Amino acid sequence: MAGRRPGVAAAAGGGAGGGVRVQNLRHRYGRGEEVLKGVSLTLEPGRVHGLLGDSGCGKTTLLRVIAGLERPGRGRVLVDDRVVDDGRLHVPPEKRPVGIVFQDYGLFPHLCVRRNVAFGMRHLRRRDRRAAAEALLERVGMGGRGAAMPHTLSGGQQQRVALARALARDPAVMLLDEPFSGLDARLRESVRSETLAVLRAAGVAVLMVTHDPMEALVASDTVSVMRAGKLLVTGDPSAVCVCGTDAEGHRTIRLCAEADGPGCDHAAAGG
Ligand SMILES: Nc1ncnc2c1ncn2[C@@H]1O[C@H](COP(=O)(O)OP(=O)(O)OP(=O)(O)O)[C@@H](O)[C@H]1O
Repeated sequence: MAGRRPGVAAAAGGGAGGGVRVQNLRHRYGRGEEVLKGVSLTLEPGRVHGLLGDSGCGKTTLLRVIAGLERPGRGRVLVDDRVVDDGRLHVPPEKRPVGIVFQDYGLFPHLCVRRNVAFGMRHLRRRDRRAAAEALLERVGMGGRGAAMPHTLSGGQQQRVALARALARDPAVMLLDEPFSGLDARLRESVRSETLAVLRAAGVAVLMVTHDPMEALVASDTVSVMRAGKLLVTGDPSAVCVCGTDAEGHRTIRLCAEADGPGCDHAAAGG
């Protein structure tokens, strides 16, 4: 199914996707320090790429650049096989097939669930939006809840509506910035696996930021670790182990070959 987005296309009228290629990306805010220092990354359709890293290392900035919310100083970004940034060209966010879901979901509090989802459907005729929104809500397990107001929903339900709204634009790419961190542990696992199943089945390329190494390792097809604006390692989760704690007590992860040695407990996600 990778490379195609049949479910989303059926619901919202779109086509096939080619993932993301980020090449030697550099970015700074104003005259500040460089935040991205030559990041290169590939996101494949239908696959989940987990992104780990300390607070402030540049994860959200990378997502914002891919979404078009920041214009990079240098480097190239291709989305769905099309150049969207190359130093001169900058395609604005609303013209990129990119969905983004943040930790706080960002639903419009004054609009019902259906209208929240239909908001991104300007490419459809007005009379078709209601049915398309209902179809997407069905897809994320929120069928029949279109009339509900956001404040009457649980965190997990709001997360699903936020996902449906991001899918309404028929994205080739979905950027998830810690979208599950507001949920309690039990709900978090089920909502995460349902969400990623929907995205994988639809052939969407996913970049998922998380602070939780085990979440990244268990839920991702590929994992990258970022530090101070650079990607340290990128690899298959089965080749990555959780092998200790840093000075602040956070679990640390590395590629297994590098960590092999005394003190490494090889708590690899793949077994
Ligand atoms: N709009 C902005 N203007 C100036 N500096 C910014 C802006 N946004 C982020 N920064 C700085 O850029 C650096 C990277 O921030 P970013 O939000 O990308 O990190 P992060 O890895 O997502 O952090 P966290 O895990 O805490 O969310 C930080 O030093 C931050 O202070």
